[in-house]
Amino acid sequence: MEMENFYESMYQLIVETSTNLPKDVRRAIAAAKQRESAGTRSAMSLATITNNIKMADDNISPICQDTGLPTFKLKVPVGANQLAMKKEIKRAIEQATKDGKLRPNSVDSISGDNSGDNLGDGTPVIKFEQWENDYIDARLILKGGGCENKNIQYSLPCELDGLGKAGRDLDGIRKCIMHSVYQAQGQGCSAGFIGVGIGGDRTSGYELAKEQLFRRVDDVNQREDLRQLEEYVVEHANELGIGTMGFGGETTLLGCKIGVINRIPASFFVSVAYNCWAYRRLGVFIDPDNGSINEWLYQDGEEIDFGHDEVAATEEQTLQTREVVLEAPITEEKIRELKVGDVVRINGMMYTGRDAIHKYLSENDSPVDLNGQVIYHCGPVMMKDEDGNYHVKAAGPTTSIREEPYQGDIMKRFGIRAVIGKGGMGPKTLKALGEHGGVYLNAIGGAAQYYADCIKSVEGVDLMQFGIPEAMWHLKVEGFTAVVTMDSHGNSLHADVDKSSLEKLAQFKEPVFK
Ligand SMILES: O=C(O)C[C@H](O)C(=O)O
Ligand code: SF4
Repeated sequence: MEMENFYESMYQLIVETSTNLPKDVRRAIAAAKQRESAGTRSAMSLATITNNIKMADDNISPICQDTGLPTFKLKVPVGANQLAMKKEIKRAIEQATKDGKLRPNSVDSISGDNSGDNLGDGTPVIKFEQWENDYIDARLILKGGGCENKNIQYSLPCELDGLGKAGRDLDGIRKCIMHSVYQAQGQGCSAGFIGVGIGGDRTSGYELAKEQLFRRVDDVNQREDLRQLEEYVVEHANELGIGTMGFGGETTLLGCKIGVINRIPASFFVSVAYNCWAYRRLGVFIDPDNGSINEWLYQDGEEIDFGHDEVAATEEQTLQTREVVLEAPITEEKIRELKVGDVVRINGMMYTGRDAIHKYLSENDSPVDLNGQVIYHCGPVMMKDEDGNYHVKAAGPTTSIREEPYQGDIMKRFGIRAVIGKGGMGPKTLKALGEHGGVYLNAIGGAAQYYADCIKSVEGVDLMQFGIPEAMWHLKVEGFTAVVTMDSHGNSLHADVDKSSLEKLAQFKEPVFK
C-alpha cells in the first residue's frame, strides 16, 4: 500500500471527524429543533448548537474543544500490514494536533503531564479486525470526556431511583436504559445519543455499547424485540423533560441503539455509552493498494439546512427573558440582582480554570487578583503563532460538577463573583452563592466555535505547567452569552429539573415488555 496516501486519508478522516458533523446526526438535530417551541431556553440552546455546527464547517475548526479520546476501528483484508497503518495513524494524529484540529488531550494519569501531541500509553485507541473483503473500512469516533463520564453500567437485578426493581428480563433492561438517560441530566451535553450493550462481562458489555455508536442514527434494528425497545426509549426518554443542556424541554435523547451478546449465568450487565449532541464519528472505505479514500460513510443525502440564524435566536432571547450586561470587576449588589432565567452578556475579562486550577487554588494563592472576577470552566484549543502569541481555536465550557468539592470555598476565598460552565453544580456551591453573593452561569456545551468567536484576545496565561487545556488563560471577551441557572437566592434550575425528571421517570415504573 502507498503509505503516504494512507497517512493523508487518516489525516482527512481526523480533520473531518473533528470539524464536520455527520449528516445522519445533523438530520436528527434538525428534526429536534423543529419540535421545540420557539422562545424557550431549549430552542435557544439548539439555535446556538446549529450555529456552532455551521461555524465549525466554515472555519474547519473543532465543533467542540474536547476532541475526546480518538478511537479508530479498522477492518482490513487478510495480509494488510497493521503495524505500518498504526504508525501512519499516529503520525496523522500528531499533525492534526499541531494544526489545531485536535486538542492535546493525552495526559499522564498520575502526574497530569500532557504529552502535547495526543500520543501516549493507550492513546489513541486503534483496533483492527480482519475481514474477507478486499478493501479497508476505517472508522473514527471522537467522544469527549463529559459524555464519557455519564456512561453507566447496571448489574441486574437492581433497584433504581424512581423505577424500583429491575429484573433479569427485557423489562428490567428497559428500566436501566430509561434510568441512564435520567442520571445523565444535561451533563453529557444533551440532547444525546446512547449505545446500549446487553450481556457480556463488564469490559465486553461496554465495548458492545460503544460499538452501537457506529450504527447510523436512522438504521433499524434487525431484531424485532430490540427494535421495539429502541423506539420505546427514544419516545419516552423525551418525556422526561430534561431538555437540551438540561434546561428542560422536549428534546433529551436523539437516538438509542441496542446490541446484545451472550453472558455467563451469574452476570447480567446492561452497559450504556452516552454520546453528546457533538456526535463526531465518521468512516471511510480505503483502497488497500493505493491507500486513498474511495467513499465516505454517514455523509450521504442532501445538505441539511437548519433553517435558523443568529439574529432570530437573539430576538427570541430578548422576547422571553431579561438580559443583563456584566463586566468584571462585578459588585456583590449586581450579582444579587440576578435571578435564574436571566440571560447575561459578558464583556471584558474572564479567567479559565478547570480541574487542575481548582485543586491548585485550594492549596495556593492565585497568580492573578480574582476579586470580582469571572471564572470560566473551560479547556480551550489554542494555537501559537510565529510571534509566540496564542489564538483561540475552540473554547466551549466543561462540566462544572467536577469542581463541586472546591468551588464554594474558592469563590469565597478569592472574591470570585461569577462562574461559567455547563451542567450545573451541587448544593455546596449553591449555598456558597447565597452566602458570598455569587452566580452560576450556564453556557451551551459543545458550542466551542460560537464562544471562541466571542473571545477577542488572549491577554495572558498562568500555570502553563498544567498543559493547554488545564492552564489559566486570561481572555478578553465581547458579547459572551450565558444563562443564570443558579443564583444567590437559593434557586437552581438544575435541582428543579432533576426533581421534576425523577417524578416523570416514576411514570415508567409499570412493566411494558413482558
Ligand atoms: O474537556 C472538556 O473541554 C469538556 C468535556 O468534554 C466535558 O463535557 O466536560
Ligand atoms: S463539552 Fe459537551 S459536546 Fe463537548 S465533548 Fe464534552 S460532552 Fe461532548
